Amino acid sequence: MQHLIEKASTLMEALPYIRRFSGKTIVIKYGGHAMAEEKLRKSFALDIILLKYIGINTVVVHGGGPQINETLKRYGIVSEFVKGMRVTDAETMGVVEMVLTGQVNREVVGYINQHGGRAAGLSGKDGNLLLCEKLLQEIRREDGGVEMVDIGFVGDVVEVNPAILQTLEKGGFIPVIAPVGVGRDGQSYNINADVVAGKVAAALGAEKLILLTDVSGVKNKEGELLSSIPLADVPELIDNGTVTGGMIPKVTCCTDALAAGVKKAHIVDGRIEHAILLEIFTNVGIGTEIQA
Ligand SMILES: Nc1ncnc2c1ncn2[C@@H]1O[C@H](COP(=O)(O)OP(=O)(O)O)[C@@H](O)[C@H]1O
Ligand SMILES: CC(=O)N[C@@H](CCC(=O)OP(=O)(O)O)C(=O)O
Repeated sequence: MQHLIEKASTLMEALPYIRRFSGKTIVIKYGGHAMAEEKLRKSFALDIILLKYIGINTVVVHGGGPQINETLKRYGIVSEFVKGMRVTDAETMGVVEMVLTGQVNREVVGYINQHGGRAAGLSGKDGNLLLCEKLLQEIRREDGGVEMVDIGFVGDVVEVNPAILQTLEKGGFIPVIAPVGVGRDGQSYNINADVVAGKVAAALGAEKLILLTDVSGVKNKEGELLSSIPLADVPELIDNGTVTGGMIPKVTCCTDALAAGVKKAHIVDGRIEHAILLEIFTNVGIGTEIQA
């Protein structure tokens, strides 16, 4: 009996959040590391299905960095990263597109549908969802100057055409987006999945952007979790080396999304089962919120 009462009170706690988010859009980025274990894949799929079921327009963007690394290694291709972005030559681009659209996207759609959802996979090429130009990465030199570095076929998203997402939503489908974009000349571009999630959230006027990753959130230099970071503090955290590597595109895409009108942006530990439900429907704050 006590058990049932506890369950009922948990449901009651969720009610105001269900009311608040029903009919609204939530964009969730599912990082390549958060797909590592079967129990996490299952809890992710069930959370996404529940959100859709209660009327939240749920959009998934997936990563796949570790999966790309594994395949590049098999081909004997070495890749490096500049400020969290993979340097992508033509050969690497071929592998990136194959792994993201041909493997990881199919797997994520598979997990959701296998557990009873209706997911439909696409990439930024479908319906020209993510139109790109080549990204030039800004690097600060030791003398304090700034240099723009060409890192290959990495896309700077210049236009988002969300019509295809709206069509899928009308049909009751959950869109699952692979982070590959297209240039006006048809060239494929590799885009960091966090960046895609931020751009899509902004284009859809999302209520929330959630980035699931493999750490508890953004940490300070002492390794302590920062539960909230004011938007204005983000550049300093990058400049002073507190936030490095793959965390840079995460915090910057959150700030860009908030500046573009997304209401809330969170970086959350994808290694916790049902991290999405805990973040959306409970008073327990998990991870880091970047605050507008
Ligand atoms: N200040 C920081 N706080 C937490 N993690 C950080 C920080 N700076 C860099 N990182 C690194 O960023 C990583 C997350 O980025 P990434 O590996 O690209 O994740 P994902 O595959 O989920 O996109 C963490 O595992 C951690 O090594
Ligand atoms: C330009 C760039 O870096 N693209 C990423 C795309 C995949 C990704 O972002 O995957 P995670 O979210 O799992 O890290 C890459 O090539 O790894």
